[in-house]
Amino acid sequence: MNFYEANFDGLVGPTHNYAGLSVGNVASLNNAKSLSSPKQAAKQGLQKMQALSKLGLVQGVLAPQERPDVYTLRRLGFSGNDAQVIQQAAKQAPEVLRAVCSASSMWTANAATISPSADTLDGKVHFTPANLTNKFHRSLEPETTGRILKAMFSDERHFAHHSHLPDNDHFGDEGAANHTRLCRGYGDKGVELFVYGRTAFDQQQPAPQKYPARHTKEACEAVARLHGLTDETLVLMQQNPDVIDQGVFHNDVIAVGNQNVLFYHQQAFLHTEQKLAEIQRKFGTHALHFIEVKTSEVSVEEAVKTYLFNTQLVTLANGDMAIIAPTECRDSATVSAYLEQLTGRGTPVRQVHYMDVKQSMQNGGGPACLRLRVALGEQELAAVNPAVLMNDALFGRLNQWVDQHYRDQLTEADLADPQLLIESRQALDELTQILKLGSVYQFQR
Ligand SMILES: NCCC[C@H](NC(=O)CCC(=O)O)C(=O)O
Repeated sequence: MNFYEANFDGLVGPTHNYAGLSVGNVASLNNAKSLSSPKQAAKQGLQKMQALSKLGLVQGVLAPQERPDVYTLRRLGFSGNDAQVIQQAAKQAPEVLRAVCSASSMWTANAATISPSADTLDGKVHFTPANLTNKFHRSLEPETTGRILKAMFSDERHFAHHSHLPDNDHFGDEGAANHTRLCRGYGDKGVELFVYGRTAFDQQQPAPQKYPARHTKEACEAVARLHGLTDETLVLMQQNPDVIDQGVFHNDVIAVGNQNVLFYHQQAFLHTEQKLAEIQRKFGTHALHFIEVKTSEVSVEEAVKTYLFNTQLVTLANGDMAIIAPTECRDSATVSAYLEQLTGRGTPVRQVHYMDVKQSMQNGGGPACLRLRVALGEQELAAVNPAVLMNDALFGRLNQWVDQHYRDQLTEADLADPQLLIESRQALDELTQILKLGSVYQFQR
């Protein structure tokens, strides 16, 4: 049987904007209130999906969410019809309106944690949407995420869906941005690395001082339990709190893994040596490549600026691995030189492809943030809703859909325009037909 690792990228929603919502995420704060282009953002994302599909990879699309989230505004006491709710919020609580307008569901690495069937006790692919409790604007995502995932992976013979963890900082869960799977072939039992920023029930454990640790050890343990992972398929690691304080708000800003390669910065983890030994032991005797980037080669600051580690590490049909990097890496002399020499070092990493995802990068989301990985066997892939899988026809159709519905530019003032909600709902209603998702949005129910 053939096995694949499919990437499901978040389609950028019509309200993509820069609101400076993510304390601890340097790019989000630096670009707060800049002019955004939802149309360009969505098209950059589609280009990346198409490019990966052309490289021979299985590529899917994850639909965006309904924004502004007027249901949350109503829960917060704004009333009247939708237009009145939005206008009251714009006047009385502009910061709340900005948060409920965020198109942050585009970063689907944070949508959920997935364990492939080779790793789980019941032999099903397990999905747990991330609760994203640490950021208000992101905590609005998990319910709809769960509905969309169920509409894409509906076959209960293959797919098991869990509710997101309790909505509290003790179980703060950021999904696959803090989860990496190492394996031989995608269909072999793997080792799943869960990376956390702090231990919620033990304040004595190390934790960052300046910026929040969004993800807790307790959340990692809960997801591993839900997915039926045994101790032999699981490694829990703590992110180095010092790098969180330098803007590494998710582990995928400082490390990325694929099959038998773990590519990470020297300062990424706590107790690195001991943890790498545990990974090797659980991985078995098969060759495992730990590619460590030293601080002297690339500083943490440069890694955060260029997103060297927020790259996708993918396996091509001939077995070579390619790094899918943002153009910011090419524009840095240090990082591009590093990547150039890396491909000639005799590791499985042999190619680098640069992609322009600047609209997303300016909010702190690189190529890896934009995708959710799901390793699937042939039969499981055949059970995925085929309408969400990328091909030339879908690429053309979605570009046309973006052209028809998206604005070229969006400013903070535009978020108060009730017409934006009407436009977004029209766009999403049509999208659910294109992607054959059924009624996943609240306005359709
Ligand atoms: N994995 C990348 C996630 C980036 C995301 N940025 C944001 O939500 C910024 C939104 C804004 O500031 O408008 C975050 O920090 O969770």
